[in-house]
Amino acid sequence: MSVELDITTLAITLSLVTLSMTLLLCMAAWHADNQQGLRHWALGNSALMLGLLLNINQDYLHHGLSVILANGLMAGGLGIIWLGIRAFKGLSQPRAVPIASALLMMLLLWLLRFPIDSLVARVSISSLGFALLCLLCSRELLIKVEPPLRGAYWFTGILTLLCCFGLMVRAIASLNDAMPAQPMADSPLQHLTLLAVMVAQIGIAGGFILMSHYRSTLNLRRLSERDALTGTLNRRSFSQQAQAQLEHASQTQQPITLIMLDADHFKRVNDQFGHQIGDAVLCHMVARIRQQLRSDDLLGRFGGEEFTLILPGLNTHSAGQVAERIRRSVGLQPQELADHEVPLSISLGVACSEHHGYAFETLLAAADAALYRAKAMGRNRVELARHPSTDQEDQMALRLLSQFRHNLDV
Ligand SMILES: Nc1nc2c(ncn2[C@@H]2O[C@H](COP(=O)(O)OP(=O)(O)OP(=O)(O)O)[C@@H](O)[C@H]2O)c(=O)[nH]1
Repeated sequence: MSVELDITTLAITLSLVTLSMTLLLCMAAWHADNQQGLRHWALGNSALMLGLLLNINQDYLHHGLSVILANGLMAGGLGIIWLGIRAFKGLSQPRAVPIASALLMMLLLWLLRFPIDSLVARVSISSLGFALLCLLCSRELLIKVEPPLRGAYWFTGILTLLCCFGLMVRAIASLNDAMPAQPMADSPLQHLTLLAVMVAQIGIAGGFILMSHYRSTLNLRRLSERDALTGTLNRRSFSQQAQAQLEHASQTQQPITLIMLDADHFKRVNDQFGHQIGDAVLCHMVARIRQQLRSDDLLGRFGGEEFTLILPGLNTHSAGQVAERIRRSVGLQPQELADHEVPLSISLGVACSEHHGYAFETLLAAADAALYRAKAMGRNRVELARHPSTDQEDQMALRLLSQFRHNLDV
């Protein structure tokens, strides 16, 4: 079976494909309020589409001017797409790049249209310029990308590289006279180039939407897992992740420690400095705690000014030392916030799997009891959870002592 391809039909199909991809990107950008990149891609694609349309209908303007403007628009469009990728990655966006690409392309094509007038040079130079811009985009998409989005980046990057390759072939072929002498004339290579660009065009637009979809999903997951104020895990995801860590530690018979900590007299901070400063104090406190943690430790907000930690691999002795370091780092010097010096101390209860096993609820109860003891014994201290039998005996006396101290504080 032989397939007859006609260059004009292919070029019109390519413009229609670009138009639908542009609409798709515009609609996606419309809904992505603060999604960096999508708007650039929609804008870049629009410029590409206009450029293509102008290139097909070269007789609408004075012939030479249409070609110059069409290629300028396409170069600028690719530059804007490159900016979008950088915006999506949170990198700086030098706006001079799309402007310079468009101007340089127009200047070169003007030189090759009027003073020199060489179609071969025009096709080669424009193809080479577009190929370089595609290479810039694929470089940005393929290197230094965040692991959860890597698949979507690479998918888009490889298609962009394909586009770059197609354009390079076009540039070389036109130099070797493999391309027809007329811009819109039929040749197998013209057909192949246009088909490849069309397929890549659909894939690249899909890839951008995929990247933005991955990013939104990731943001949503992060929002559902994190406490909005401090950025620590919220209670539900802390419990889930802690239980997974405990299960793993139990299987490998490694020690693991749970710490509960609570800011001392935090009500006074709020009363004296206001709720906003209170919020800032909590964030500073979390930052200081984080400085003492390793990458696989978990930190969660259990509620109010109470936080929980999971320290895998630490026995009671080492966890006690870490807890002491955390206590000292938080209380070391008053936090300076909005011209206020806010003194803060914390109390910590430490429970290790050595004495309390690997069940989350049991460890939590043991750490909570130890924290309770730290509060009752004057606050700003670390208490290790006692062996379950001893602990129960102490509870009643501590409750009385704590109530007595609380009455004195009030
Ligand atoms: N600013 C601010 N305050 C909070 C937040 N969550 C809880 N609090 C406050 O934390 C205070 C906790 O008070 P209490 O439970 O009496 O404890 P405390 O004053 O720290 O006393 P001890 O824990 O016994 O040392 C309350 O005043 C809460 O309003 C928060 O997100 N931001």
